[in-house]
Amino acid sequence: MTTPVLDVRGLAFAYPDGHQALFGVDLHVHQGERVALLGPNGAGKTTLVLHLNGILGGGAGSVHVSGLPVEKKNLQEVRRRVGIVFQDPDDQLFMGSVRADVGFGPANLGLKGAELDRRVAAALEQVGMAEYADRPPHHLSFGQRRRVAVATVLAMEPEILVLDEPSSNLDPASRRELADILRSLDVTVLMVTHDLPYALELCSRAVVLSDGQVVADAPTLEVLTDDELMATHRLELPWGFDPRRIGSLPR
Ligand SMILES: Nc1ncnc2c1ncn2[C@@H]1O[C@H](COP(=O)(O)OP(=O)(O)OP(=O)(O)O)[C@@H](O)[C@H]1O
Repeated sequence: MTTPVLDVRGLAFAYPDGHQALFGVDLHVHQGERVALLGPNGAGKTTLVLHLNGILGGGAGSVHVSGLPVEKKNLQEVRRRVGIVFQDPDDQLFMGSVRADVGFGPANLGLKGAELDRRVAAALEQVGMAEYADRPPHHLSFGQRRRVAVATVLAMEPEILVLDEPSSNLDPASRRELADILRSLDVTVLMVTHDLPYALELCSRAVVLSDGQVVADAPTLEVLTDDELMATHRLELPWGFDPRRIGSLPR
């Protein structure tokens, strides 16, 4: 098999106050996969994600991105390869225009002129926001800002797109439109979510983290229909939602 785009081995981490958040996590994601990272509040999902581009580090185990170890000397390249879209788009948008925000990362990599313009235009096109390029981000709706936040990451042409709660605070139409966008992208995706129908709709595989450990790694439909696993790890489907009904639809 090919080298995983994301290869996490034996990752353990305690915060400075001594709280052990991860206990030997293994996670392998291959090119083109869309994987959901599920788990109850406090499971360690954010802690794991923050290790993927070196925001957190220093614990035991390793993280490699397309073979490159996540460590201090590689951080610039790691952060190009791993694009994280945080839950709050306002953490990612701080320039005066959408164009400037989307171009910020590539410009920092030294791109300019036609190549920079091409990156920005392509990323905005991918998220359906091309016509908003000259608007100030703070004049956009929350759903539009989330799409621009995705574009800021896509403009870096990452190898893996990591999304933290991508469907949170979106109305049903925006939620569906973002799903269509994510499906249309030719990029490997790791999606942290409590929105289990969204995970089923978009990700063929789900990894469940609980108390800092991987407790399941299986097809999403299999995870969502394992009643004992779901109950043990506080995973609940919306009332009346039957995963078997949509579980076999093409993704
Ligand atoms: N800065 C910190 N210092 C100490 N402990 C922390 C810190 N940040 C998180 N933790 C603890 O680490 C554990 C894992 O937290 P984390 O935020 O990774 O969980 P999560 O799965 O992302 O949760 P949620 O679904 O609520 O976002 C929790 O017990 C949390 O209280």
